[in-house]
Amino acid sequence: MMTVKDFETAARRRLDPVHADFIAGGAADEITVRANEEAFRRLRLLPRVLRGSAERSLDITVLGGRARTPVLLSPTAFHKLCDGEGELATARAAAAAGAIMIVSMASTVAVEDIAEAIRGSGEDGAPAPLWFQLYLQPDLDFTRTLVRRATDAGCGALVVTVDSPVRGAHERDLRNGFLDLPDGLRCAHMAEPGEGGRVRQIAMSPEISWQHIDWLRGITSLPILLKGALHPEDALLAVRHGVDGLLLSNHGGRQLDTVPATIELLPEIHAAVAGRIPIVLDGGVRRGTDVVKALALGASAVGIGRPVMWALAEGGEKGVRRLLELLRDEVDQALALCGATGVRDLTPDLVRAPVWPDTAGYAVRPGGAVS
Ligand SMILES: Cc1cc2nc3c(=O)[nH]c(=O)nc-3n(C[C@H](O)[C@H](O)[C@H](O)COP(=O)(O)O)c2cc1C
Ligand SMILES: CCCCC(=O)C(=O)O
Repeated sequence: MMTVKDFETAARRRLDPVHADFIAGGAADEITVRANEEAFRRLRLLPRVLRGSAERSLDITVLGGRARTPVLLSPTAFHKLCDGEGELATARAAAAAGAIMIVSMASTVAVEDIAEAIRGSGEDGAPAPLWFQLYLQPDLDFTRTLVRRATDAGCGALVVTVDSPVRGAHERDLRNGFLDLPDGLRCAHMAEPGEGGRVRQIAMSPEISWQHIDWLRGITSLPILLKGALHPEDALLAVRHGVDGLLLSNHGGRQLDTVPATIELLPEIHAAVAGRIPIVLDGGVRRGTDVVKALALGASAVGIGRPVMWALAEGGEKGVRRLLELLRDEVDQALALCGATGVRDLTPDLVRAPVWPDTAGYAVRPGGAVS
């Protein structure tokens, strides 16, 4: 396994085709799924020379959480579709790499068990933080219980997904009849206590509003990241509502189809928040050069979604370890070739964007933001 692409190919061979489609698929025509990757490919890096160093630091600190890599694991549902150990395997691999893992609310292992699996496993005894992803439920008492569970398990931040007032049109799943988890698997956080207890459905609730963010702000002192706000006005509202960070994400193209690639939105969102809160970006990150482009354009870290599922399907914990290692190596090499001593040296002038609509030519101007 030399590249993320290798994992994608291997996973497709190993997985039930219905599950492979669930992972790879997106909403409707999957225009945004493709746009995420294509937008990275269109950007060009313009390196500096004669100013590098023998050792490069990939360490980051974001929202008080320290990590040994700027690549974090975005929340993805149902890891047991890919590996018998599910999220336990993923978490061990993330901890070994010093990578932040965001546990999905739709995880097939409970956050308490995930936290337990990595306790004391980091190099310095403290693994990189776990964060917890939340779909705010109209049942606020239930939501409060989940927040308490994540907090008690030691999660370092809450990631609130706000791009899902309803579910995206996953047409592959509809055609395949993939509407439920296979027998024996369940969303661990949605099960009532006790054997054979009722398992709630995760509600996608169009009535969720900024008031709910205020409510959440009032019941927790954990940092809150908003995941899925794309409009610069919403980024500003997030700051005003006391949100601590943004996860700039279009859900990997799984919610509203035809929204822009996240990397294309980053300069605008970065300008809107003006350094007041950190921005993590996900969507289409497949290469170390993608990571470097996002960091140069203002992201504090980047998330990967599908690649983790593919690596888990290919080789369980070992697969995810290998995935994180190869991305780390690619980032490190790209840093060296850009003349950077660490992620802090990455600045917007290292990125060149095509001049739209003339995609044949590339503008040579500083800080070539995507226009
Ligand atoms: C199979 C799958 C399941 C996902 N589950 C969740 C989820 O439970 N919660 C959430 O906020 N986002 C979820 N996402 C979106 C990811 O967090 C992330 O935004 C996206 O996968 C990033 O794009 P990438 O797959 O191109 O890296 C899921 C994505 C995939 C592919
Ligand atoms: C209720 C599960 C949501 C999973 C998800 O967010 C996705 O498949 O994109």
